[in-house]
Amino acid sequence: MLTQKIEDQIRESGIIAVIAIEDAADAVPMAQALQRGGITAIELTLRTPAALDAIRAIREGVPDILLGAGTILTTEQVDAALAAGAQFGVAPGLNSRIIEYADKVGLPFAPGVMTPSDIERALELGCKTMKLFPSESIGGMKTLSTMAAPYKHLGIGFIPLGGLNEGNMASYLSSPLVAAIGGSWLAKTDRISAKDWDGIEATAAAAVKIAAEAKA
Ligand SMILES: O=C[C@H](O)COP(=O)(O)O
Ligand SMILES: CC(=O)C(=O)O
Repeated sequence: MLTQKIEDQIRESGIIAVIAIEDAADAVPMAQALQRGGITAIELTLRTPAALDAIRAIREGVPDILLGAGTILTTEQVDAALAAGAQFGVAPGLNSRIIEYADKVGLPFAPGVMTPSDIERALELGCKTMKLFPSESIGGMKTLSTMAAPYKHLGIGFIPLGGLNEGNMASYLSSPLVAAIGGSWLAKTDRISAKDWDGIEATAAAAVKIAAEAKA
């Protein structure tokens, strides 16, 4: 489960940039570009061999950005993410072994859900903040509103991810059910590899502007 502090920081950020990175040397300039654009939270996915080194580099070089590890699929990855300095962890799905292990070793963690049964399992395991994945494919905010209605009184929050972009993010952020949204469009892997820092900064700034308007 997430700690209250991390949950608050995620809510405050509103947007989590989801990153898959090929070269750890690009991690700090990428995080700085996002930060210049106003992004305050990153999820670095453990999908590439460079991911753990990238987490270490960002924690050292850009310590004031909230940094999570994504695509945590094994308990070994929980340990590795924590050792690299990740402040929280997430996954596309719900694995009770990983939730319990993350709690045991002290990694604030949010599992992924996409059905009412998943939500109930997450609640049973103490997780009130959950990823919603793959959000747009399952009907986006319309599906989330209907699906979350029976659990709203329990104070749950979602981080929708999967298919989000500048065009649909406002529909999510105007809902109190949504703690923050996540997306890879903010810093695509090929743009990072091309070192398009100005482009990443501009995309981040555009998203931050939309988020501010949606929450106003
Ligand atoms: O697998 C999930 C992606 O990393 C995040 O979704 P997205 O690429 O649609 O933003
Ligand atoms: C999709 C997602 O939430 C993850 O890879 O962690």
